[in-house]
Amino acid sequence: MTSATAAPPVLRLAGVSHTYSGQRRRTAVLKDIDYAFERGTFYTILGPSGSGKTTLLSLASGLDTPTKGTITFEGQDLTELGLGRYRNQHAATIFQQYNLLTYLTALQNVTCAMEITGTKPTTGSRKARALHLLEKIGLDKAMATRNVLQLSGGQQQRVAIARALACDVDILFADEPTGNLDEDTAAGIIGTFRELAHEQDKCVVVVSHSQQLAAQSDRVLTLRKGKLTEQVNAR
Ligand SMILES: Nc1ncnc2c1ncn2[C@@H]1O[C@H](COP(=O)(O)OP(=O)(O)OP(=O)(O)O)[C@@H](O)[C@H]1O
Repeated sequence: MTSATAAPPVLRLAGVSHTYSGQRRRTAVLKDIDYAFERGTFYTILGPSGSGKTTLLSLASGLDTPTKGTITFEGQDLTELGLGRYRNQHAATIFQQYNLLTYLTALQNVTCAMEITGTKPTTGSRKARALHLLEKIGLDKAMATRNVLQLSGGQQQRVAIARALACDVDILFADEPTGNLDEDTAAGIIGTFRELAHEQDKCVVVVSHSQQLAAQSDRVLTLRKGKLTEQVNAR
């Protein structure tokens, strides 16, 4: 009988602590966090304002490095893999402030991200794929070809979501992705996250205050006093 070796988790945080150093004081935000994120799973991270959710997301998405501990992607330390390479090839992030390129249209924001990350759709052009994704989340062609500054906050948020979805990555991070959206649009986005996890075997990690979002996810984590704890989602 052969014994199969289990694949490492897609993302693992081991002994991760993070402290911000100001001129007068140091703020210890995360304290010795151990957690393994798996593919095919949709996670929500809840926690009071200021508990460190965005900090955790910025470390896990390779935007910053922890002051202590290690973060690995499929068993490889992010600093060895290269943070830029990790962000380009394996992880996409939907930021709270959208971070769109304000001199471009919605469509160009999406196609530009595909070009930068070298994402080629399996069928059709990048433009066709981008238009399809924008339409899927409720932005028609007229809106897609408008400069993003001529879109509302909620519409800009949807462009940021389409941009992240367009890049075929292993892990999708999102910081309050439904904060500016009406209930129906938010439900559609949550459905897309579930589909990504369950049908495309991606790992989806969302930071939110929304109980609606948490109720739809597979695992709910809570960040409090620097510690991350998990509850199994009872549905
Ligand atoms: N660059 C920084 N320098 C110093 N302190 C920071 C920095 N960024 C965040 N903090 C502090 O770290 C703590 C955690 O902030 P963080 O933004 O991660 O919390 P959060 O849980 O995402 O909050 P919210 O739910 O309000 O968005 C806060 O006390 C914040 O003031």
